[in-house]
Amino acid sequence: MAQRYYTVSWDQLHRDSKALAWRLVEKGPWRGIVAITRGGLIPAAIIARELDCRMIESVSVITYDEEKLGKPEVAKPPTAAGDGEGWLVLDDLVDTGSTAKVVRAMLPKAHMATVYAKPAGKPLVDTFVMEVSQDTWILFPWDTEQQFVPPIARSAQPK
Ligand SMILES: O=P(O)(O)OC[C@H]1O[C@H](OP(=O)(O)OP(=O)(O)O)[C@H](O)[C@@H]1O
Ligand code: HPA
Ligand SMILES: [Mg+2]
Repeated sequence: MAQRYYTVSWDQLHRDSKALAWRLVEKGPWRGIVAITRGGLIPAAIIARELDCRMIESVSVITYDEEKLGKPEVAKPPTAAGDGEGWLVLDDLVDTGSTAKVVRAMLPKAHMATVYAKPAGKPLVDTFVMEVSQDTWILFPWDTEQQFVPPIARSAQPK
């Protein structure tokens, strides 16, 4: 289990994805976007809108079962992006870098970008917006829901 959690709301994800789009627009033009599903699909939709890009390809890599890291499995390779030249690869985050490594091997000339990055995976991406510590688990809005929490006074440890 992670040491701490960092909750990202839909609003924040939209804002951070737009911040990534501002960085990427300067580095284009792009032939198209390759979204790493599933987590990369939502930032990819937001960024595709901002970059006015309608050529969207996907690659599916399964690396985690909830918070448990496994061996990356390519469930669907990209078919339209060649060696990646001129293509932008997008994911929600890079953590250990295992997913990014597998995708880089398939699309060696692509530009890889994520919204969030942890220190171990940071060297594997070309552009990102926000760094969080390695022991932080990012809680994305599609993985969470709002719920009641008891008042602090009831859950605090007695002195
Ligand atoms: O840098 P890494 O340690 O490889 O971790 C990052 C990857 O893990 C998550 O995907 P996940 O395997 O959970 O699949 P999903 O996107 O379909 O939920 C996340 O969306 C990234 O793709
Ligand atoms: O911090 C994370 N949050 C959500 N999914 C993830 N997959 C790898 N690391 C993370
Ligand atoms: Mg993913």
